[in-house]
Amino acid sequence: MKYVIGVDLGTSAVKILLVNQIGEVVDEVSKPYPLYQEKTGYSEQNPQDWVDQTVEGLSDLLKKFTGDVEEIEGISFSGQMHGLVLLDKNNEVLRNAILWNDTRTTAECQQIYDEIGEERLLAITKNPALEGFTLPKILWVKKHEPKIFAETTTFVLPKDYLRYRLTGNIHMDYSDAAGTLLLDIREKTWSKEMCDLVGINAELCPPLIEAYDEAGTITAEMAKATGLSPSTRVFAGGADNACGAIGAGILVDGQTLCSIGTSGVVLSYEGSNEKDFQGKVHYFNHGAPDAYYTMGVTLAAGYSLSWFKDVFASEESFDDLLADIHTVPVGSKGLLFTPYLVGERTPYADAAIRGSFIGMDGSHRRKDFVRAVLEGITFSLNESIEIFRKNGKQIDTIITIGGGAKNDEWLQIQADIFNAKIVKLASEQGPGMGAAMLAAYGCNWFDSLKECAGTFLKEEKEVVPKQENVEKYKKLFAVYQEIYPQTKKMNEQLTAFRA
Ligand SMILES: Nc1ncnc2c1ncn2[C@@H]1O[C@H](COP(=O)(O)OP(=O)(O)O)[C@@H](O)[C@H]1O
Ligand SMILES: O=C(CO)[C@@H](O)[C@H](O)COP(=O)(O)O
Repeated sequence: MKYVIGVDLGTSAVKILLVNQIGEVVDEVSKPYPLYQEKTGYSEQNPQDWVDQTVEGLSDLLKKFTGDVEEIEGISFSGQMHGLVLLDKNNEVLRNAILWNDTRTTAECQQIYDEIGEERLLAITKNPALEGFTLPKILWVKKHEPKIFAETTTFVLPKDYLRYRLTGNIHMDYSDAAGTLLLDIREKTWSKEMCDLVGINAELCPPLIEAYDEAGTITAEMAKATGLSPSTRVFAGGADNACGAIGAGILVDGQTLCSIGTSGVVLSYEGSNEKDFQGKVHYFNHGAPDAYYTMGVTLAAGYSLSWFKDVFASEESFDDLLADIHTVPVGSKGLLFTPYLVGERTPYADAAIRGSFIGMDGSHRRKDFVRAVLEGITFSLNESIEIFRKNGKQIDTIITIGGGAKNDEWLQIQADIFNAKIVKLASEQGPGMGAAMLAAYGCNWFDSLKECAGTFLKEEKEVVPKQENVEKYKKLFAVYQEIYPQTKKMNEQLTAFRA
């Protein structure tokens, strides 16, 4: 039997899948790492933690592997997007990575609009300037940490750094480069115009390759540390959302994905780069050949639930915390939650907004709060679905992946709020599976990713909306949508009191 490995470098943990030639997940390992939130709006990780935990995870996996290590033919990656990793002339990391959910760069986003103009920015990058994207972070370091910036010779994204440490070669793939705000999305080249206008040396940008291109083999040192063979072929891999789409089979027009990881996204396949959503949703290059995708992003989706668990139930598992939410009625007995714990992206690009519980009552118990959190996250994702529907997309089936797909009641909540059939796949690890598929396709096991999806991906269950719940949620969603405009000003006033 032949195998490939998919490594998903997520925000909460690295998840590693060993997948055989018929797409069965033979083994999986997950290794967590910390998130550093030194101040409000800050979110960083240490790139060395990613490397250490991946090496440990691979080593655990390989120790249990009973086959011949040469049978593991390829490995590829899926990575949390946008995170800035700065490297010096020796490719040493210069500071902690500034992550996708770090919102310190509001002034730099304004600088980009001032220097480039919104129209030109959208024409080149097809995206607005958002705090989470990479370019504003580069400009922040240039302004606030000039010594570090002066030492920088290249920048990469999280999974690119991990791949560099495994192979010794530096690259960035198009699907991840699309989230930097420096890529000309149509031409698939670094935009010299963008670099020049904001005063960034274009030579900082690394060489570009396709997500399924070969990027080298495992170095002797890493082969020894992990147990992998030095002849294992390493493929570039892609942005976690592009990989999530591949791993969920979102490979033709009309297909929609919901992914609830630390962030939450609603993503739609696009066969062309010519549509115009006026920057209301992100528009990025796919990991599949000649394809694109659009998506709306909830910054704190799974993060809202893990925040609640950390604060109020740190000793319990997610399964225990969610055990009795089916006993709470739709609407959590009049309790609404908005998941703006770290600001928001879609539909409100607002770094200052924060979350709320509205409608607390003396009769509410902890389980009511838990259900309200799940409903609030799902309402937020429904805002993205509304944007797509208003732009003419027909969404009647949604493939759902990520940690949020593990709970059956949450699947029903998704079906009822989205008013669509929810499909759960055999593995909810879409990004890791997408990375494994990129390696399988790169190794020429299949002629196309679509053919690979036909063999690798299996539906586990379908959940259909319950009409009675759909009607209740429609009314509650209208109330939910009033919370943002009504709490915006209050949150701006509270900014001064945040640590
Ligand atoms: N058993 C579970 N039931 C419901 N949600 C869960 C469960 N386990 C994890 N989650 C949610 O999934 C999130 C992690 O999802 P994951 O896809 O692994 O994220 P990431 O790729 O960002 O690291 C957690 O923040 C949590 O909210
Ligand atoms: O910023 C985005 C997409 O634009 C996030 O979706 C990140 O890519 C992080 O993903 P997860 O860790 O939640 O999977």
